[in-house]
Amino acid sequence: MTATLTEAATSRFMRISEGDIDAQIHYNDAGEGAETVVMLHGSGPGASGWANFHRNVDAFVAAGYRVVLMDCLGWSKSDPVVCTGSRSDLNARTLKGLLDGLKLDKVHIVGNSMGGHSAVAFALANPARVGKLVLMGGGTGGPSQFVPMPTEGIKLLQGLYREPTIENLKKMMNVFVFDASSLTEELFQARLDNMLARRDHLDNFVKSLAANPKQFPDQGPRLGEIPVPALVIWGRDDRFVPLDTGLRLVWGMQNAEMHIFNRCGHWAQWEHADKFNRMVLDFLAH
Ligand SMILES: O=C(O)/C=C/C(=O)/C=C/C=C(\O)C(=O)O
Repeated sequence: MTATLTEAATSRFMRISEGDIDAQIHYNDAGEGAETVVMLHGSGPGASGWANFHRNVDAFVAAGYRVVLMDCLGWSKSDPVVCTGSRSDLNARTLKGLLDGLKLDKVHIVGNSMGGHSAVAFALANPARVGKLVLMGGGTGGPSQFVPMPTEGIKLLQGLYREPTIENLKKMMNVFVFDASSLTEELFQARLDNMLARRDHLDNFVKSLAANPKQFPDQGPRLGEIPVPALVIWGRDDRFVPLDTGLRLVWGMQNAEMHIFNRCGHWAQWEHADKFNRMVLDFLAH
């Protein structure tokens, strides 16, 4: 599908006040459907809703959904934050503030990596406000049964936060996706520009990790409280958040199913965008 929407045309800001949060949030808002899909990005340096989901927004809008991409506190054009507690809960509270401001009572949530952790935290805190959940490469922190933690990808991600250079960015992105030849110089440059535009976000992430290395706690013991239909999507070759985390989600939630992409790393919605879009739209519609 040819992309028609642009980041600039869908860019919005909102001041939110939610519990201990009083901050300006950036988000992208596209489409006018009766049902809304919120997409939550991952925690890499330079990530944003648009960077994570630019291959998906058009398909969802064309299918009749309103799509809201929230940039979490500490990323992109949203306000800075040092997070000393659960970042999953912080993002969930931020999302509640944004949805209240937009007067959206109930939404579907698509979460990538940290976005998946945050979607689960939101569903636990606000059960009546979630329609369906789609979780890719995330949903809970906690140990893997098979892979040493932190994983090689997460170590590279943290190294990039500490030393934000093009060399470290390429090292991280090379294990981020299955087929590194799909990454263009243009994509590397856009990501580097995003990162370096907000050095405060990079410094704050490092400070947050020093204050609390477990930014994404294990939500495993509470997964059984989530009754809504959930589609868990993983890359077989994910070197950031291992596949068995996805299996834990399927075992834990009441109504979850899983799809595993062959030849896919940590970015299923980008690496297999067309099939991802068709599969998620079908899941949301039935
Ligand atoms: O540590 C975790 O469990 C989560 C890691 C991430 O959220 C990594 C995400 C990276 C991206 O999605 C990105 O676009 O950089």
